[in-house]
Amino acid sequence: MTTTPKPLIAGNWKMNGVTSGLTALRTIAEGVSQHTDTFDGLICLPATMIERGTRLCNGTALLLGGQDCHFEQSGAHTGDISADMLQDAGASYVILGHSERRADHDETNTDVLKKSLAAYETGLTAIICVGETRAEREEGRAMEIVSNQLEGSMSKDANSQNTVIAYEPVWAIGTGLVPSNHDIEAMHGHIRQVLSERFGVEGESMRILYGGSLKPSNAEEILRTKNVNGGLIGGASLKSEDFLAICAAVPGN
Ligand SMILES: O=C(CO)COP(=O)(O)O
Repeated sequence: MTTTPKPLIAGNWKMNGVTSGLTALRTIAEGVSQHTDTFDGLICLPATMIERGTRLCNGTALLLGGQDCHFEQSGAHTGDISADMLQDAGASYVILGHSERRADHDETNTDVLKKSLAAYETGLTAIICVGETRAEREEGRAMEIVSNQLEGSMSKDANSQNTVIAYEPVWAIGTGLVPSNHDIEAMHGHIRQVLSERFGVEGESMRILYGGSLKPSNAEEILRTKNVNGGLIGGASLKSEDFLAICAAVPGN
């Protein structure tokens, strides 16, 4: 029997948070801890902040994650961070294949798949990001692009416990633009179908997050869209009041 997944409200702090971040993190952790029955709360921190974040959030329900990992657990890879290292610092999730990493570091679907295997080996849950560019949407290829990314970035070992999918249209990230509700529903329905065909019952209960200019003013409508099982939030996750307002918009909260 398929169960509707518990929503996940996840923040991606990207390369931010050093100055005022830890105060905001504690406020977020306390806010999230009041609603553990309706959703899971997660903040994916810069790797250097995870250990301090772990100490600061001790005793709260807030989960912490990283934003990338290497596909190997150790070795001669100057400057890289492994899944084992993230877990050692207190992370339980890792974002993989974010469009900024695909663009800035030429990450391919194969790279993302290999990284997901490292995450699974360590016991981290991978948040695998997919999404089309503006040009691809205008050409009518958004679904085809996302299907290819899912096919190439996900290993056969993915299941509803170790993997979350985040649909983040590249043109909606940091721009204030969001797809229409109709388009979000259509894409999430498409992703659900792809996941169900490949992973069966596991694919039916895998969480699919929406990301891209998600904010308090649009959260309620987006979060109650069919097959939207939470959000991946950039800019608005840096401010505790905005992140908690998005959390408050989770259906049933
Ligand atoms: O990239 C994102 C989350 O991973 C979304 O960023 P924004 O919420 O700032 O648009």
